Amino acid sequence: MTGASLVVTDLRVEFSGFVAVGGVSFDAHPGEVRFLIGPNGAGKTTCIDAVTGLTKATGSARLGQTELLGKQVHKIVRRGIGRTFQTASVFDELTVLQNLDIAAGLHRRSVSLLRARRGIDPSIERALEETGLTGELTTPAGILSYGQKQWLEIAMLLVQDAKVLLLDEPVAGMSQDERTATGELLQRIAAKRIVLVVEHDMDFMRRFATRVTVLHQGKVLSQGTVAEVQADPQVQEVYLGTADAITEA
Ligand SMILES: Nc1ncnc2c1ncn2[C@@H]1O[C@H](COP(=O)(O)OP(=O)(O)OP(=O)(O)O)[C@@H](O)[C@H]1O
Repeated sequence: MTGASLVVTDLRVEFSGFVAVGGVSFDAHPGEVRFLIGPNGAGKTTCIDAVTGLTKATGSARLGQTELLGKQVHKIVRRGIGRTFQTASVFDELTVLQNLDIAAGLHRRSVSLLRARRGIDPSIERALEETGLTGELTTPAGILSYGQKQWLEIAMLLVQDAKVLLLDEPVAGMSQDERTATGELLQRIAAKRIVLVVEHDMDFMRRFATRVTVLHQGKVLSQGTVAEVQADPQVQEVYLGTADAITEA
């Protein structure tokens, strides 16, 4: 395992006196597919919003030696922290390649962007291969399948050389095959990067998580391997009676 880890310590977020995240700590290392799960309103997205600078927070979120809290959103992006949202945010009317070119442009000057347009940038080629989108280069993003749109978003983060990928419900709305392909993609990506997945889909979590943090009402309820959190009576209690019961086969 190489590279810096993401270490979140005592993270707190309040909205007009309402404590959405009340002292959450967890870490994520390159080489693992880390999951953040919990019932609706548990504070999962707010944690990601805080780490990416979209929401004010106290505590600490460090990537290696660098404190992220308090930095502006674009500076956090430049540090290599990338995220996706619950709804894919690609340019529907542009092709897959055009979307990736725009993503790559974030880190390049206009001259090198012009040069890159004469051929496909190697970073884009690698991202296309990694996400299985090589055959869709000229396809308008708007007509991609739901799964392919999510993969395009991930490819855009890879092109930007994100070292940390924070993915908010990446498999919501996907077919079973797309879920499996996405899980395998995340495992490949995680070999060299930090991948943190916020997810409701328990089956997906069980298949692909290396470690899990369970949030409930803004606090950490349980942390550990899939087997450890599944065996935790507190976790079972929170999920008991829901369609997503954590111990379901
Ligand atoms: N901007 C905001 N202003 C006020 N309250 C907010 C805001 N954003 C989130 N909240 C509240 O904070 C709590 C945590 O929300 P959050 O979206 O982080 O939960 P979540 O675990 O991601 O839930 P879900 O799985 O439903 O997306 C919820 O009670 C939510 O209503």
